[in-house]
Amino acid sequence: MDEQDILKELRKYRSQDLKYEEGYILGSMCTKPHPMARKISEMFFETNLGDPGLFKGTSKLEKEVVSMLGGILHNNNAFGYIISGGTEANLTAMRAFKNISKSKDKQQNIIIPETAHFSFDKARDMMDLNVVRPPLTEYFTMDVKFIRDYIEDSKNEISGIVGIAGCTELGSIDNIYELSKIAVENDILLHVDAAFGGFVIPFLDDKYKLKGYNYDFDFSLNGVSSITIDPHKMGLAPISAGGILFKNNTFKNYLDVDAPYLTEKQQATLIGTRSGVGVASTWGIMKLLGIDGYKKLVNESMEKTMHLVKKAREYGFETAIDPVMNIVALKDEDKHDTCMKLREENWYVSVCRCVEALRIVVMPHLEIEHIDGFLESLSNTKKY
Ligand SMILES: CC1=C(O)/C(=C\N=C/Cc2ccc(O)cc2)C(COP(=O)(O)O)=CN1
Repeated sequence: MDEQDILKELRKYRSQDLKYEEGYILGSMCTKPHPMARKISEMFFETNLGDPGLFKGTSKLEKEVVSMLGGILHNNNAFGYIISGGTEANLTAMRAFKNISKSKDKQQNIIIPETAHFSFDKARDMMDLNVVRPPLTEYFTMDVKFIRDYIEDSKNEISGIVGIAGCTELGSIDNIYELSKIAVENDILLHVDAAFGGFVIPFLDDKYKLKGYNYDFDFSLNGVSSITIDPHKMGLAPISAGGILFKNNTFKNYLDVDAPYLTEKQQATLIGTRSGVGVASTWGIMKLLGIDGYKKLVNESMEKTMHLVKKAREYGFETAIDPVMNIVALKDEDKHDTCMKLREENWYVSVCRCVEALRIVVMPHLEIEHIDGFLESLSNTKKY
């Protein structure tokens, strides 16, 4: 086969993929990347941040992106990496937690909510973490009183807590403000998984914020040690672009391993060879959109979210919780059956694990007509 034949063959495979703009992808936390990313991908496609001494410009971009994200998260001293995704970011945070706990002869006992992404199950397996799961409130957030009492009981030694700022299933936000106070009072590391919420909460208009719900989640809270924030979700960067930020660069000591044959003598990231496309795309898209651009994106998504909820209620459906961000859980006792029926009409929603509900993530690729078409199909699945 020559190149033309190969490209022709590849088009056949690609044609079998769903396209975001068709509006059938309702359960994804990724979306169509900003079009500028094509040109940036072309420019940076051969770069390798695994050997940063060879790609000094791309390596500078990574440091600038970390600083830009640190600015959004109220920390001008932030240290970290733009890596393969939220999974690698969470694994990295848990690796730092394990190494820090060991250096202090502390047990690796860590509080992680039931609502946490399954990347923490991988972390538990890989790093032998002893995980404590607190009860959840009616808002699917961790019971802070339980945590405080548990930690104050001297027979329990907890050295870390994970809080979620925009959980995968429902978008709920743990009470990071209270967790931060507990972390400071007890010298405990607090990792915040804002893989999805990190590019939503900072840009969310007050009018979409629920009364009595605390949206504080970032380094403005003294007890926060690290944050996962993924550009390849609501940041519009192409895959792969996850982010792990630490409070400062002292955490690097707990991640570095000797890398004798590289241009730099140590390497901290889990993945060795890694493209600079995600870094450069994130840098470019953040510069292009700016704070106002992300505010527009998030609040347009929230408008569509409110439309979905209003229209769903007109059809007689109810939400499991009031949307905290652009994620909607529609109560459905037959969620798996409904999901399959919708799949027959090419609608790709997902189901919640922690509640009997369908899960819709209102990403920028969804338009009002897609939402209306989906709800009509959903209503029809309930008619017979
Ligand atoms: C709070 C949190 C998450 O919601 C999350 C992923 N979430 C959703 C990943 C996803 C993306 C597209 C899609 O079609 C389906 C699923 C991860 C892992 O992020 P990842 O490794 O980049 O997938 C961590 N934390």
